Amino acid sequence: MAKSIDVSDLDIYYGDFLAVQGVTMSIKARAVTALIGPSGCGKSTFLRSLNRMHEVIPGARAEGKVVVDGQSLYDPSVDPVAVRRQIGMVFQRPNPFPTMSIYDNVLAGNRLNAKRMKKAEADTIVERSLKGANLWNEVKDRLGKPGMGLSGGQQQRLCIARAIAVEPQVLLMDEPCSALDPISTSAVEDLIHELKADYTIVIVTHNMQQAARVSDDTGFFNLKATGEPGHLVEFNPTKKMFTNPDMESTESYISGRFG
Ligand SMILES: Nc1ncnc2c1ncn2[C@@H]1O[C@H](COP(=O)(O)OP(=O)(O)OP(=O)(O)O)[C@@H](O)[C@H]1O
Repeated sequence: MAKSIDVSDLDIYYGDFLAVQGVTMSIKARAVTALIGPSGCGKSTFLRSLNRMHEVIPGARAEGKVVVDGQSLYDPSVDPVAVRRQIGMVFQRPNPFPTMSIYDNVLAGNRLNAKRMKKAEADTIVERSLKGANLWNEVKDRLGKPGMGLSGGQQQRLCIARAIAVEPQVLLMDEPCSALDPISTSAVEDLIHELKADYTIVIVTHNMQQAARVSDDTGFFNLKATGEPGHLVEFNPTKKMFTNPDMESTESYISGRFG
């Protein structure tokens, strides 16, 4: 299931505006890669380019290569909708479908993909995905109740269950804990740790301690100057990044001197 991602010379534009320039990075399968850096340096833009999600914004495009397990995502023959199916995304704010039950929320992606599903098959997917998201025990007796009735942390785990229900190869997470309290954050971090056994995970976070806790590798993005595009300053194993980074600006950022 888990796939590696090789990014080379990726430039990402919004219309004429070059937001991110020249990113080259090898993202390992079955590992967590954290993306850190000051606001506006292009972390979310880069993350969304990994499943062609940024293209939903009119005029947005990418030039360069993103190769997932040998398949080039930006090849003209590749369907961006199929890419988004294989590479799931979890957003900053938990976004369960408000009118759907917990059960139907988990299955929302599967139902888009497959026309008909037998009840037994649907039940199996719901149970497996909620167990995978560490939520099953908390909700198994109220699967028919609205997803919106859960706490923020439970809603975020429900969104993770929805993302893994379609068995994606990669999970992209854009600040998945920023709207959560410390206990829910800790539950989601534990979950990320467990999920990396099966998935390739890329997470954007503003929380340095979180990056240090959950990730194997870290990429530090920055702007050369105001108005300049964001770029990847350093990409290294997280341990090295937080103890002995190669670049002075990484050291300044992680020690809180700017950003
Ligand atoms: N939809 C958009 N249209 C035009 N420009 C955009 C759009 N989204 C982001 N940008 C610009 O692209 C650059 C990178 O933004 P992005 O949101 O990727 O940064 P970020 O590092 O994720 O920031 P933050 O940490 O604040 O979320 C910024 O200059 C931003 O203004």
